[in-house]
Amino acid sequence: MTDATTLVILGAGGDLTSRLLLPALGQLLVREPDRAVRIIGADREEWTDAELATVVRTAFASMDAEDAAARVDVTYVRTDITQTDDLRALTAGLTGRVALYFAVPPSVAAACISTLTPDMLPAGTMLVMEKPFGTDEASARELNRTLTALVPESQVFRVDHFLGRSTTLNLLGARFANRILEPLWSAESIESVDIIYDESLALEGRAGYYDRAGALVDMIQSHLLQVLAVLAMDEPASLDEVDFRAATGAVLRATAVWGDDPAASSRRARYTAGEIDGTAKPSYVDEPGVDPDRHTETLAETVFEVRNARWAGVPFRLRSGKAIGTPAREIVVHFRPVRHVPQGLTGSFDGAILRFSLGPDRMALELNLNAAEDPFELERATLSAELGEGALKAYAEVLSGVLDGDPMLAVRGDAAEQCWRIVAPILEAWQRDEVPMDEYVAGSLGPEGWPAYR
Ligand SMILES: O=P(O)(O)OC[C@H]1O[C@@H](O)[C@H](O)[C@@H](O)[C@@H]1O
Repeated sequence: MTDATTLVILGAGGDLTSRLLLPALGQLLVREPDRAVRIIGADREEWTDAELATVVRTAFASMDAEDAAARVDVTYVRTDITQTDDLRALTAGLTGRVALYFAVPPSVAAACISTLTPDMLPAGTMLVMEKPFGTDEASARELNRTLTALVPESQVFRVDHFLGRSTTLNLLGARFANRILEPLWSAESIESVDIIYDESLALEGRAGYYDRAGALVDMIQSHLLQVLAVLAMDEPASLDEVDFRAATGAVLRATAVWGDDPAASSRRARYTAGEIDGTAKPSYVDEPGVDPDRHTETLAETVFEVRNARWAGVPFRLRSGKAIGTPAREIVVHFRPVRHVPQGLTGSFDGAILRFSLGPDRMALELNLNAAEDPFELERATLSAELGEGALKAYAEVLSGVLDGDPMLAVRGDAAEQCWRIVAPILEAWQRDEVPMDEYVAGSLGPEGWPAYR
């Protein structure tokens, strides 16, 4: 057994804890039988240790991890995490490796961190923050200031589970361990890149959060920009937190809206009533809890440029939408066509396309190859590999870093600020109504007239 990490879950009674955090922990403990974890749950309910233990067991069972639940010591402490005395009582006596996981809404997390003082936190305590991290660049900076007044940056974990996705991590090996890819990985050979994460899921009862966020902030500002950073980064000297995060951070610093023209480089749309997988969906504006005056988009598309010598001139299209039928979830790298083809060859000369499916992992390379019939006639052929699901789900991968005290897969403070800086011109243009709010039928591929991706 390794030394136990104490995971203090602030918001232990909440949805995030039972739906994401505990199942991820269960999966991790099954994969790593030697890992030792102690849970201290904190929330406002009057629960007993046994009641929290039941929540843990149920969540673990959803990952076939019932046996692992027996290895976890569970304690519950009734706590108002915005009150100094309660926080003192909760943190008194904590020793060893401690992670404080904020599984609470951002406003409660902010109230808690401004109530905490360094003397309440044992040396080495990690603070684990969920998205959304702030609401704009200035608020993210302020949050960073408060957090790093409590612990050093290397102990702050800003969770973005897309960094733990096996597809994102597979980009590293694919790029840096294959001489046929990395030397071509620049504007010299690559024409454009699409990072698409459409979902058939609609609102799923999350209006309280989603109606204020929208697709741009919910997915592009956070997850898809992180994927872009991994795809576009220079080779880091190592995959430790310093080198890896310096490399991804440098990409984000160089990223801006294409042509500095947010109105021309973004689209937004909202779904109307339709049907997904045989189930009727109401219009977004008729979903319970939605404020129709908010103009929240459920599909966003943006084009960015990474302004450095490697990438200048290559459009990176990022798109994410809800209630999309047969949704695409992939990274698509479009290579340039060759400059010249010898006379005598006919058929397809389009540039190669490399696709990374975002779970289950699959890589596919479309090339121009000889047609079986005629050796001088080229047609498209696809070489593909199924890469499976990855050993750990994305959340479990990220959590494993937290429990090890390794922030490599956590978003660094300045990167979180950059992500807000990058999308700000688009949010402002949308606020000024410079971009129309298009509509698409729930269950369709998106608004008519938008480019097709498949
Ligand atoms: O498909 P995954 O891994 O659940 O990630 C997508 C989800 O990521 C979350 O962060 C978003 O808030 C959700 O709206 C989205 O559905």
